[in-house]
Amino acid sequence: MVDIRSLADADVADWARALNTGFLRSPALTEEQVAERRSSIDLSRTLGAFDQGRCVATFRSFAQKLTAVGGAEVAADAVTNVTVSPTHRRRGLLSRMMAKDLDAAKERGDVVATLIAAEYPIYGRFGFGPATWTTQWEIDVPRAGLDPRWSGPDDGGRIDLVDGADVRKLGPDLHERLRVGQPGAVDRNERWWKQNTGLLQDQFHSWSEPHYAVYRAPSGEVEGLVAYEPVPHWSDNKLPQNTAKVRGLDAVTPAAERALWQYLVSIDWILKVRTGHRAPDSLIPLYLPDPRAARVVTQADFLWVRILDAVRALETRTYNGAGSLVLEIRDPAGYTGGRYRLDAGPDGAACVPTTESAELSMDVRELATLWLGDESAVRLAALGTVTEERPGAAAAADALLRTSRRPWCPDMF
Ligand SMILES: CC(=O)SCCNC(=O)CCNC(=O)[C@H](O)C(C)(C)COP(=O)(O)OP(=O)(O)OC[C@H]1O[C@@H](n2cnc3c(N)ncnc32)[C@H](O)[C@@H]1OP(=O)(O)O
Repeated sequence: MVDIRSLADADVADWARALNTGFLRSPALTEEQVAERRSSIDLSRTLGAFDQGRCVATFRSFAQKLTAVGGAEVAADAVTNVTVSPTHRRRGLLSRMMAKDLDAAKERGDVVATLIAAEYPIYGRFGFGPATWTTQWEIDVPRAGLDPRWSGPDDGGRIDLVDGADVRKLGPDLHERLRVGQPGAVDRNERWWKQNTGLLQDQFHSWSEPHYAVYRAPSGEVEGLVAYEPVPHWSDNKLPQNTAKVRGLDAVTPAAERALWQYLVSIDWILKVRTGHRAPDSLIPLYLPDPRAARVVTQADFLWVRILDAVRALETRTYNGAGSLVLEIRDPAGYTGGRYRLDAGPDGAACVPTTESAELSMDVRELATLWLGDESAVRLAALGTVTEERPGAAAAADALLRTSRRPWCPDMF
């Protein structure tokens, strides 16, 4: 029997080797790399599967804050580093590790679990549903039609270049402002800022210092930050054909967002801008006089959510107007199934178990997909994954749950 347990210090090297094996990276690790890994994980929330003393599967979770619709946050169990060695696949190891971790999360009182799925088909069976999507565009700069004489924002604000040390000072406060206003966003810790400014490097990602620029509002306050990497290329006849790859752009006002994208498509020698993963309803194409110059190159599910406590999840978010809904939630794993009456109004929402007839019934997966406001119950009813027990209930659910802007998670984890 393969033993699944949390790690002791002495297991970390073996666990890290198994993690690399599962992610098809070199299994060789130096002592420094193992020590670095040790410093970044909570052993009590790091699981390994051991067969004859050798680690053959990995799983880790950590505490995360996830922004719900309306700006309140819920406690999330963030799942990452999931691998099963190719010698041990499809024997139920992931299922066992997931059950152990979700049991502990439920016990702790976490409202949801979250993850970024490597492949779409893996996590639905564990009650996770895709809750945010992501889009990447490639902008053909010469076709965009922007005035080539542009030289900075015309709203009294300015763009300034800054360095990594400035980013570590300015970035965390800016990101906190972004996070509380962006349903689907998650918190970043100090380690995130060190890793994303080159102060902490690992063996897998080669680091080169990007260019950083900030947008300052007319008041002088920093309202946006972009990190971008120019990829050099010149044609045979000496025409510049460089690409700017955006590593991240955090903006807390529409003015900052517009000014930073305009800046990126105005840099001399840059013919293409790769936007990185943005909200699927980003205004990027519409900033351009010719929106067709922005071509979608990636469109995919991003943050997956597993609701562990339907009552707290539904009471934490806000709703459009007032209304009520009786939901039947199926949860074969037993964490949060049941029938609930949701009463939502301008002063908050109450969600209580009920014996009234259900109006809409669904698996807990679909609840996750609807909860952050991105998906439509009418669409899921047409798909057959949500059942209308009362005609019109799906449209009523949409009127309450959907949001005018789509949720978005800017970060991989
Ligand atoms: C949050 C993250 O870390 S995402 C990274 C996930 N890791 C990877 O993709 C690395 C490469 N893949 C792997 O390591 C493994 O294949 C894993 C972790 C995805 C799956 O581990 P396993 O131990 O094989 O899964 P397990 O045996 O518990 O499978 C449970 C069920 O899911 C199915 N399943 C598992 N993986 C997949 C997959 N990639 N695609 C489709 N179905 C899958 C199994 O067939 C099984 O179905 P069944 O219950 O109908 O029999």
